[in-house]
Amino acid sequence: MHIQNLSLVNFKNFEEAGLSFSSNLNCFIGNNGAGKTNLMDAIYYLSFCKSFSNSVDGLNIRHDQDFFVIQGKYQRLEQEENIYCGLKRGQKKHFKRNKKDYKKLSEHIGLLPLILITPSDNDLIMGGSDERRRFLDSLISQYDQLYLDHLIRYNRALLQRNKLLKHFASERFFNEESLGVWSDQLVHYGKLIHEKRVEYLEKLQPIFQQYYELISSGKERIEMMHESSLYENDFEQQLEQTVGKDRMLQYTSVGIHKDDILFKLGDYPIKKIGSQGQKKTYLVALKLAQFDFIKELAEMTPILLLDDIFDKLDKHRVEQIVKLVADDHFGQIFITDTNREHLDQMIAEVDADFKIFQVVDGTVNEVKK
Ligand SMILES: Nc1ncnc2c1ncn2[C@@H]1O[C@H](COP(=O)(O)OP(=O)(O)OP(=O)(O)O)[C@@H](O)[C@H]1O
Repeated sequence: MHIQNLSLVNFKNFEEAGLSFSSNLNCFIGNNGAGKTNLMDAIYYLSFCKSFSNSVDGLNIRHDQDFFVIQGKYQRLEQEENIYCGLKRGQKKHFKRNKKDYKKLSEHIGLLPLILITPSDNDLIMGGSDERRRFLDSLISQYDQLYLDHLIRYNRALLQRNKLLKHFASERFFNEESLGVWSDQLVHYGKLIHEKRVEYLEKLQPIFQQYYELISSGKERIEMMHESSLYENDFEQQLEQTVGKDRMLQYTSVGIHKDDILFKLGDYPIKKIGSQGQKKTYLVALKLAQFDFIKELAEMTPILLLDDIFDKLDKHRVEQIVKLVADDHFGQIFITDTNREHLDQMIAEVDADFKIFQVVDGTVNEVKK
């Protein structure tokens, strides 16, 4: 699966752009702030119906303009797919597949699998546990609709239980039975979600370790540990034991909504002791593991976007990544960099078709080979 053409009107700092891509390697080079990441974002938009850098859709419209349009022509399972995304200021965005409007944007997610590696992924390591739960939940729910359904039901029950705890506190009253209705739902869906998280993390771990070993040449030992109170005790009993505490706190203090993934380097959390390059390696390995995962589940090779990937990595690790992604295992790749050095090295490794695009202040042109 790959994108053949991309056209933009008024998207971020691009007034107009029309690009035709290689089905293998595509490189965007240019100075800071030129618009390289914005081009990646446009491709991301066509897969996920949203920007990865800006959750407010309107901010992606070029300043002082009223609308943006992103269009992409794809080759997918031997078929051509034309994807259109248009947004007028103050209105709902329109998403079309082959000129037909989607009823719900969620119907589109998964059609064009894509993995992005970007500097802001660092939040996955340095941010709160919600970042890591979101990573795992989106990984599982992309191809497991039932998991997503259980997650929605769990969160709904959690919201209701917390509301009830607040209500009890404000009314100075307590009814065990009505709280039990929501606790039962938490237990039912929580156990199902826990089983899936365990299963998927077990599958992800060896792939992740293999990638890390390859990039770091086996110099470091790494591990992901799922932290959940559900390993310690029966969930139902835990909820019973914490009723007093929950009443005082006015929220539910145990459950899968408190899960975390401990990212370890040797025996210690990488968050605390890892260097910037080690953290970057960790993230790249994690995302490449996600790539393999989605490739298998979707039975299609996802597009890989590598934004600013070489920053903070030493020469050796850059070389290892270059060798890795040059492999046939990966399909269409987009890469950004401020200089050509890494890209020339990559091109020398890749025995395949490539295109280089020069990005200058919101304009982009293919560099003739
Ligand atoms: N809605 C918008 N309208 C106009 N310009 C915008 C809009 N949103 C972002 N920009 C501009 O886009 C530019 C940033 O582009 P981008 O993040 O793609 O740069 P880059 O080439 O990836 O740079 P770096 O090498 O620093 O990562 C900034 O100059 C920013 O002001």
